[in-house]
Amino acid sequence: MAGRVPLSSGANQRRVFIDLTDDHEPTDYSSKQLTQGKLPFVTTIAYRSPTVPQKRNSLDVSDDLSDASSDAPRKFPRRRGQLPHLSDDLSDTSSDAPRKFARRRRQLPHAHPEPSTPTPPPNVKVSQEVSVVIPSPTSRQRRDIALAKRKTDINGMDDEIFPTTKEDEIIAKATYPTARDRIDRRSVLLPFSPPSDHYLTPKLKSLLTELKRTIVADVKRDHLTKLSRTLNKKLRRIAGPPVIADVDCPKLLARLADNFEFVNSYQYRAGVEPVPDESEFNIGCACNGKKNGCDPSVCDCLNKEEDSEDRIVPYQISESNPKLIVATKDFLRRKAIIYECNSRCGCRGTRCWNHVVQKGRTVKLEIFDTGARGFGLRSPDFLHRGQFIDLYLGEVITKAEAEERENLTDGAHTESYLFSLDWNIKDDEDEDRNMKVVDGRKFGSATRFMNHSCNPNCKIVPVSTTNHADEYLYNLAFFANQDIAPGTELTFDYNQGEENTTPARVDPDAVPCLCGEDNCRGQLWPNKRKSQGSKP
Ligand SMILES: C[S@@+](CC[C@H](N)C(=O)[O-])C[C@H]1O[C@@H](n2cnc3c(N)ncnc32)[C@H](O)[C@@H]1O
Repeated sequence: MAGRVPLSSGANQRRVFIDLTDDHEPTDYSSKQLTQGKLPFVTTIAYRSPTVPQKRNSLDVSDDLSDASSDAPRKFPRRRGQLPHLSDDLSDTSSDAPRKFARRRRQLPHAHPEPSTPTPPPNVKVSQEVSVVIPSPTSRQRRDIALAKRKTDINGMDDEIFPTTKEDEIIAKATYPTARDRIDRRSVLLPFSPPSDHYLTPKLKSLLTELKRTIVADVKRDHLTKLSRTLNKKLRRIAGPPVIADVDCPKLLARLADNFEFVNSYQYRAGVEPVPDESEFNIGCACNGKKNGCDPSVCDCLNKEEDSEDRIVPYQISESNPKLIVATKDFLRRKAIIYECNSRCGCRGTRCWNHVVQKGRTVKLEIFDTGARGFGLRSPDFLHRGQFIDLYLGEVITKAEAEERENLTDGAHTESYLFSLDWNIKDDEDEDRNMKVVDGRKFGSATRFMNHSCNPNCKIVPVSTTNHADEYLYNLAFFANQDIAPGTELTFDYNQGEENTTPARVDPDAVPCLCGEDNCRGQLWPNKRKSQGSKP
């Protein structure tokens, strides 16, 4: 900063012009004197317009000022918007001087208004007029000035607009605070509490209670409706006559609707590869296919008696319903497998009486809640003795896999849905290598809900239907062991085919049997074994 002084104009009155724009050489007023206010008197301060050329030599200024007191033409005509030295205006002693000054200020919107008209100290005799020109602030200085002004304003008038100094810091830095730790909004509990009883009239209280009851009932009903809808959708996927679930309890409904799928055929899992139906190993009988199908006395599909060439005939026309082919009374007492005729047989076609199981289920079924024994199965239809009911289906897995799955539920008395295909198993080695197991836990048919009884009304029979090629892979078919009235629970013996199933003493670790029959053995399986065999 430099000051430029003086230009005297007469004995009683001196005019001083101070230029702080760095454009001139310093003179006898030092910047210190200026900043310390040691000048005799300062009348005006104005910012220089940015349009003023950065460099002007001292001669120009003095000329300009000296011109002000005379009418001599200006050497340098002013540019548009250029700041005139205010001394020009002040030196103008004519009567319209204030008007001219006002005009100048309007032309200079950036001029700082306050310092331009300081009041002279009262005791100082005006002997000098001083003009000060200082450089226009840079944009950075302008921002600093604005900030400084704001800070003072925080306690004053602009408090509403700039309420905190933090805000100013943000503006100055042009940054925002870094994000705080993320909050999982789902875990934030809403600060909601029901209105206190204290404020409620008895009438309002009872209204609220009623409303709550209605809402709870509605929610429950909605939930039930959804569960039933899901379950019914699953049930509708079952082929054949309807299978329904007569279950109201939401908990039980959820158990039925979740984690279980109804299937219409075996689901083969790793390590189990069925022989294709088209395989050359899949053979049939050489019957001629007379009007009613195979001749039972010669059909090669039928098993022979152990001690003769006589065929074991599994089916006959029902005595109580001539339209129905049923398993014979004699066959149901036997331990035997059924080989039904298939597409490779000479009889060629379903007119043959030896097509029963492969035609599928013909009876309606109903899953219901038995209470202590969990779900059970019944039919709303009358079932004739020997009538085929349904297949036991599920995932077909290896013995090793079955053992792993069984171990997972070991210790807990959870339900077991494992069924061994052990009809043709010769010894332990054969069992380890070839035996398959059907697991109906996650995928299955309605028969996976059939409970055990020590006095059962159904029997499970191994049946080879359309494919005789794989002796280790066959169907598990349930037949009515007697005439069964509609709505009677369908049961079978989980230890069917086992010797000495009546224990001398009930194993305390075994799953207790709750069949309630007079001949109840007290336990479902001998200890540790949780799967059914399929030997009739
Ligand atoms: C194949 S499931 C039968 C359906 C089963 N009740 C359910 O709710 O899914 C076999 C399981 O039913 C139960 N169960 C079957 N018969 C039973 C009986 N007579 N006494 C006690 N529990 C029985 C046992 O828990 C057994 O592991």
